[in-house]
Amino acid sequence: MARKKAFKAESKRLMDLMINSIYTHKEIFMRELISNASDAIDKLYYKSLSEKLEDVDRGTLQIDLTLDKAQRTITIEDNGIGMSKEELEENLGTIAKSGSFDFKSNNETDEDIDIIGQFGVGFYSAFMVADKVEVVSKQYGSEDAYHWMSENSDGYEITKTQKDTSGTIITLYLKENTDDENYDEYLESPTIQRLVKKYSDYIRYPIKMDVEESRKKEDSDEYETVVENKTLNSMVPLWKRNKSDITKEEYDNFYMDKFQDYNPPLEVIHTSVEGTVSYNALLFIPSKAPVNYYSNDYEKGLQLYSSGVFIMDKASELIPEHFRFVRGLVDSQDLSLNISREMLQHDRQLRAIATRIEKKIKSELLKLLRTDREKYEAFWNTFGTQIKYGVYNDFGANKEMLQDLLMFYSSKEDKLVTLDEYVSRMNEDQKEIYFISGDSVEKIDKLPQVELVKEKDLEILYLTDDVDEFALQILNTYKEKTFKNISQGDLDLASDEEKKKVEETAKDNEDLLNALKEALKDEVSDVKISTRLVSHPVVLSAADGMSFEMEKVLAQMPNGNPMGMKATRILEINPNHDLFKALQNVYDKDKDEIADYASILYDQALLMEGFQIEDPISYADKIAKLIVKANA
Ligand SMILES: Nc1ncnc2c1ncn2[C@@H]1O[C@H](COP(=O)(O)OP(=O)(O)OP(=O)(O)O)[C@@H](O)[C@H]1O
Repeated sequence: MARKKAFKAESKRLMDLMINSIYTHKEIFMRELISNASDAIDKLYYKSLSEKLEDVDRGTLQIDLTLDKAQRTITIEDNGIGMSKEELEENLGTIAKSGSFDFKSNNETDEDIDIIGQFGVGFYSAFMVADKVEVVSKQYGSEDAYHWMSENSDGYEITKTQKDTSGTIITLYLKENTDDENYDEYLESPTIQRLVKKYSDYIRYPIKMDVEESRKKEDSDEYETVVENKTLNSMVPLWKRNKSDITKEEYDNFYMDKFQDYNPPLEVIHTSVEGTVSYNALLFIPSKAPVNYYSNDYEKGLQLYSSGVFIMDKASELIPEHFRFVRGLVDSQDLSLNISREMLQHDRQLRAIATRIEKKIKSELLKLLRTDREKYEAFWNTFGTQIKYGVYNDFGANKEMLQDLLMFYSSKEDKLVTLDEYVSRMNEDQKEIYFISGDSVEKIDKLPQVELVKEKDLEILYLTDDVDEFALQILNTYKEKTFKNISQGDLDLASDEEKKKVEETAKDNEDLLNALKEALKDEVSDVKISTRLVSHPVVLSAADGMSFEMEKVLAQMPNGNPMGMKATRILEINPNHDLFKALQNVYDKDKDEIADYASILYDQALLMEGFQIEDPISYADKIAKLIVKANA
């Protein structure tokens, strides 16, 4: 007797979720199991072609469904590659081979819908409708067959068994009906026929089932019931069908099934190319980023088919890094069946396809931007960061390809805008594209630097992503306009008259400014009269070169900022603010006091910039001292 084995902890949790699922789309178990069966047949067929196996006949590869009302079972049988004992154990006793299923970080949420949606639970979905599942499998080329069985998620058993041919038979013992759930419906032939049509119509092997039909007897008016072994699916791959005949629901179901996403795709790109290299491609832009998208676990790539024969999953050469979120497949008659992963990189045809696919994705995204702004913004909010990294990476090698896809928040429009929109609105004498960075749009909008530029009716791009400034720096120019950080360097927005006035003020207050400079000599490179401020008393600006935002991003890097690179700090004082007069008074009365004021103002400017202050206690003490003095 086989020893009962426990499921791995995560698998057990998932199984419990499945068994107790209130998930409304329980019927998807059918598409999951059929999809596994089809994958297993794909694997065998591919092996037979690449290894020239004589005993595999394409014509006999199929999936058989059997319904048994008396036993309350559904059986799904395939004559694919089958599983060895180890594979049964590995594949059905464990989930998360990909590592994407991190229960530790997700065990606070008991929203099974999310879990089912996020992880594409495959085989385990059987437990949504069945409380006992049996799998009998024989691996192609092996003499031995094995029986796997699990009841109520209470571990599983594997025993040796007999099976003539290679492949897998999965038997589901349906749960008892409840007040809310009628599991018997899955024993009804019309239900299963409907589910196959709905979810698995494109599967390229026949899905067969005995179907009872009422037929008129020959030479008589009487009817008789006959049983016919019918193929339930049309078997035409979706990507080979005419675009105009395919419904949104068909695309959605296909995507959700094949790419294990609970959400329908945001956009479908279906293209067929004839010429020096011919191919069909069916590409999807997901509406949500997969949970592991920004981790090393996420593998980019498209499925590759050669004349309808599945060759490999996730051929990464077909998709550039900046579009790594795109899922889908490519089917080409110009590719050799024997193409290996190693050869992919060097295959000329494949490279030609990849180049065209990249262009196609870009043009479809631009089209979306033109025709459905809301959808494009949804895309941008999900994958915009990826595009911005794309601009920045490889020293800007792809910046031209990607620059028109970029969006940033606009101070003027209160929404995301493209660089092209910004530039087309610039007035003639505006030479630069203004931007400023910060944690959020709301915070940026309150920054002192923003006020004057807005008052001059100039548009500012608000950058909130770490990568933003780096991307703009690499971009350098857009339509011959350079980018200008409004909290950095000289803004050059003042009139000659204003400039003259500032020069005079600086001259008249030379001693005061020098005293402030002396007090802050270890912190700032300069203290100067500002031309950048309207209603705020002080601001910290950076000299040209590294900005504050870049300094902050560098400091967050895993290896920190070993060179200690910092933006050059300049403290700017608003000459039109009462504070300036107060400083003049303090300086006139008691020159020694100015150092404390300088330090407070510098700390305040740091806080506004989002920096930590070095000695908060001393800062607080100095403020307290001032309050006491003012009220003494
Ligand atoms: N009918 C089958 N024949 C052969 N192997 C199978 C069969 N069903 C499942 N397997 C194996 O078990 C593994 C796990 O299946 P499961 O459906 O849980 O996940 P998956 O198919 O890998 O991922 P997903 O369903 O998320 O695509 C499969 O990868 C496959 O190797």
